This record gives sequence, C-alpha cells and structure tokens, in this order.
Amino acid sequence: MARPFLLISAPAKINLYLGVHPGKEEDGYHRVDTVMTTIDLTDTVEIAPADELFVRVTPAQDFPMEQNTAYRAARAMGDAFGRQANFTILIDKHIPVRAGLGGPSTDAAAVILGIAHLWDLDPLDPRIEQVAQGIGADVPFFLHGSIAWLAQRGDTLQELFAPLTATPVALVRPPGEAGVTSQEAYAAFDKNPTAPADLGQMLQALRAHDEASIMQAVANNLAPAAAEVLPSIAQVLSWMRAQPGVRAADVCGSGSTVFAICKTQRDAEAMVSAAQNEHGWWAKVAKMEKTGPVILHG
Ligand SMILES: C[C@](O)(CO)[C@H](O)COP(=O)(O)OP(=O)(O)OC[C@H]1O[C@@H](n2ccc(N)nc2=O)[C@H](O)[C@@H]1O
Ligand SMILES: Nc1ncnc2c1ncn2[C@@H]1O[C@H](COP(=O)(O)OP(=O)(O)OP(=O)(O)O)[C@@H](O)[C@H]1O
Repeated sequence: MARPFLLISAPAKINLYLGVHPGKEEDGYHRVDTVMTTIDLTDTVEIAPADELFVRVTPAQDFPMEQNTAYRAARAMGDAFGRQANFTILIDKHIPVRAGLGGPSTDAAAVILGIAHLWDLDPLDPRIEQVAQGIGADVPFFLHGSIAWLAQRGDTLQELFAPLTATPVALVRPPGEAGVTSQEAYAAFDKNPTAPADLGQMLQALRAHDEASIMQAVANNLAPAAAEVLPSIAQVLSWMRAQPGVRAADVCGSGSTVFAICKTQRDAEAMVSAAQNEHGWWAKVAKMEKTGPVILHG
C-alpha cells in the first residue's frame, strides 16, 4: 500500500494594515495591530510519515535544517501533543524570503495544520494556536486566513472578514538581494517610532465590505523603518503609487516587497512588466485568496 502523504499549498500574505505601537514590551516584541490577507503566491509543502524528522527545501537554503520554521513547527507539535513528529517534509519555495510576504510563517502553519490532520487532532485544540504563536508572530494568521485582524504581537486573532477574493495585486521587490528581516525593520522603528494610522477606519470598512474605504485605509507605519534599512523600498513605493490603475500601495509588513492593489488584472500585469523590463526588478502578479494553507492531496 502506498504511504500516506499530504500536499499542502501554503500562501503568502500582504498586510493591508500594519500599526506598530511605539515601545518594546519586556519580551522584546512590539504591540501590533495588523490586517492581513493571503494571496495566490504559494510554497508547496509535502508531509509524509518517516522514521525521523527531516526537512528539505528546494531551492536549497543556506541555513541549518533545525532553524527552518517547518522543522521547529513539527518539533513543537511533537512536544505539545507528547508524540514523535517523525515526518519527511519537502518544501518547494516560491515565496521570496526577507520579503515581508510571510514565507517562513506560512510554511510553519502548513506543517502545523498538516500534522494536526495526520494525527486527527481537534482543529479547535488550543495547543495548536499556542504552537503557532511559539514559532513566530505571523504564524497564527495562516491558521485562519483569509482576511483577519490580529493584535498583541500580531499573533492573536481578533476578527475574520469576508475575503476580497481575486482582487488583483502587483508585487515588486526592490533591488537588494538581502531584503529586510523583521528584526531589522523593528530595530529601525525603535530609533524613530511613529504612531499607527487609524485602525477603526480599516475595521469599519472591512465590516461593511466597502472596498473603496478599505483601499483608503491601507497603511503601514513600519514602512519608513523598512525603507531606512533598504532605501530602494521608498523609490519603488513612490513609483508604484504613480502607476495607472492603482487603488492603494504599501510595503508588505517589514518589507522588502511593495504591493499595489490594482483596479484590473491588466493594470497589475502592465505594472509588473514595466517593473521587470524598465527597471529589472523582481515583480509578480498575484490575486487575493479566500483561505490560508489548503490540503491539495491526502
Ligand atoms: C512585520 C510582520 O510580518 C507583520 O505581519 C510581523 O510583525 C513580523 O512577524 P514575524 O517575522 O513572524 O516575527 P517573529 O519571527 O516572531 O519575530 C522576529 C523579530 O521581529 C520583531 N518583532 C516581531 C513582531 C512583533 N510584534 N514585534 C517585534 O518586535 C522582534 O525583534 C522579533 O525578534
Ligand atoms: N521555511 C523557511 N523558508 C524560508 N526561510 C526560512 C524558513 N525557516 C526559517 N527561515 C529563515 O528566515 C529568514 C527570513 O526571516 P524573516 O522573518 O525576515 O522572513 P520574511 O520572508 O520577511 O517573512 P515575514 O514576512 O514573516 O517577516 C530566512 O533568511 C531564513 O534564514
């Protein structure tokens, strides 16, 4: 009999709203309100029972397997449920890293959901959420998708909203291979902290499913800090905001990717072509998704 395995599609995210509150807590984290949506740029995660835990990433990564969020998530699931998390986990990476797109976090969430499925766990078991929070601030969001408001460290679900499924988005990654890590962006923020934009306006717009008002409420007060770490972010952001058919544009989380929500798919495609051909930037068309990680097989 063929061995059981799961194939999971793990989507990236963009932050429609990110409000970082000035000042660090004792644990080194900032209080954050964020509204994120998943998009159809995905990693693929395959999970199969094995004799020991092993994670392989394609293309190969330059850091030890034990530091992979997928590995840490599997170990933490084993610890939380008192079981051996012996799985072979294969990750096909398409989501760029240090890009603010939540790649490491969605991989971890896919592993958590996959193991919960293979172990037939109650999806509402609070230990699942706790494992996710222990891996990273963005991980719990991916357990819920598609559009959610999270508070505390940005890791605590407050409210889910109707998705903006298939809304076209252009993603552009400014030059600078190293990108920006979350840690670097938050450290830059601390040197010059600013107040968050009005969260109430975004929540009201989401509750009313009023797209025009959602676009007006798009904001990220971590963006200037990300641009301080990688100045080309500011250049790309102002270029994107000036392109035709843009409804809103901002930095994805801690950067370095910049997103633009476009009126039409054609506007997004035109912007991506111009970014690639006129500037040589990494760019991609995407659409907003209606779920978090999805089991494709198994
Ligand atoms: C920028 C965002 O992506 C917005 O969604 C998140 O706030 C960051 O999420 P993440 O990368 O999953 O964050 P983690 O891996 O938990 O933390 C990385 C580092 O970011 C900083 N960090 C993160 C979240 C938060 N609320 N306050 C912080 O100060 C801390 O220095 C932390 O050591
Ligand atoms: N599954 C994974 N995929 C990619 N990178 C990973 C993974 N697990 C750990 N990493 C490490 O995470 C680093 C990127 O972390 P960082 O939090 O800055 O990511 P990010 O892509 O900007 O995502 P986020 O939007 O959640 O901040 C990589 O350089 C790598 O060392």
